[in-house]
Amino acid sequence: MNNIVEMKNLTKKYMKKTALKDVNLNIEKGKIIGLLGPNGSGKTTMIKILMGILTQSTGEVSIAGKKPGTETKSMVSYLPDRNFLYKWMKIKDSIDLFDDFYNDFDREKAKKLLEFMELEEDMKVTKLSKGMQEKLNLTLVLSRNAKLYILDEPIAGVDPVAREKILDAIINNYNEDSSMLITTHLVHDLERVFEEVAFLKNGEIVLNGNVESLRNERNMSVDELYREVFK
Ligand SMILES: Nc1ncnc2c1ncn2[C@@H]1O[C@H](COP(=O)(O)OP(=O)(O)OP(=O)(O)O)[C@@H](O)[C@H]1O
Repeated sequence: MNNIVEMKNLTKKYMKKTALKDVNLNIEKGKIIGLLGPNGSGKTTMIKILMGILTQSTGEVSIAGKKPGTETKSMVSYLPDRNFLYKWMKIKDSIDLFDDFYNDFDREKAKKLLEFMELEEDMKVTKLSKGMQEKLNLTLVLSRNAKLYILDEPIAGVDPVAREKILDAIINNYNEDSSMLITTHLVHDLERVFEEVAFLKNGEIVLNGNVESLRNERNMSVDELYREVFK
């Protein structure tokens, strides 16, 4: 199967509010897609449906051919937009936690990523700066051999140097047998990572396509395109 994620006429309503409306979106194996949209456009709702935390109102969604649920949870590696580690932990404890919890966790990969990120196993999680925390979170998430990686605002609040390091880690450690969905408001910074983008506006996909073709067709960067669509 070529698509890891398939969404067909996906709609989600919270009471009267329609958060996702008739979304048709596929993510092919080996692709990194940027899910872009302003506050309240429906990004978190889509992620929660993919994670099996929320159920859609109508339409269909599958991950590697399966409906989101117990089976797909083990295939999805998720980076939340806030820190999720316990205060008492050292970096090595967080590695142990992930290793215990996920069968697909690759300790060797985690070790290499820590080195790349210039993080040491004995550092306490609470003593890490925001950028270092983000690097650790990303190390944990990328060290799993998942089918789908979901990164929610991976570089928010991180300085430009750390940002570049994080982006390099994403590109270099990306597994071609999987797909990756990244949400961000920092379109300009993440542009080089995306192969595809989907623009979400008021719950609807208003633009979706290959970044290279979009750039050539419209003669502008994704960032410029984003500003034009959402101005
Ligand atoms: N539990 C809920 N009950 C009612 N409305 C909700 C609920 N969760 C989200 N919404 C609404 O659904 C819409 C989409 O919200 P969502 O959180 O998916 O947007 P988002 O794109 O992730 O925003 P942000 O960038 O601010 O995180 C918004 O209008 C929001 O107010």
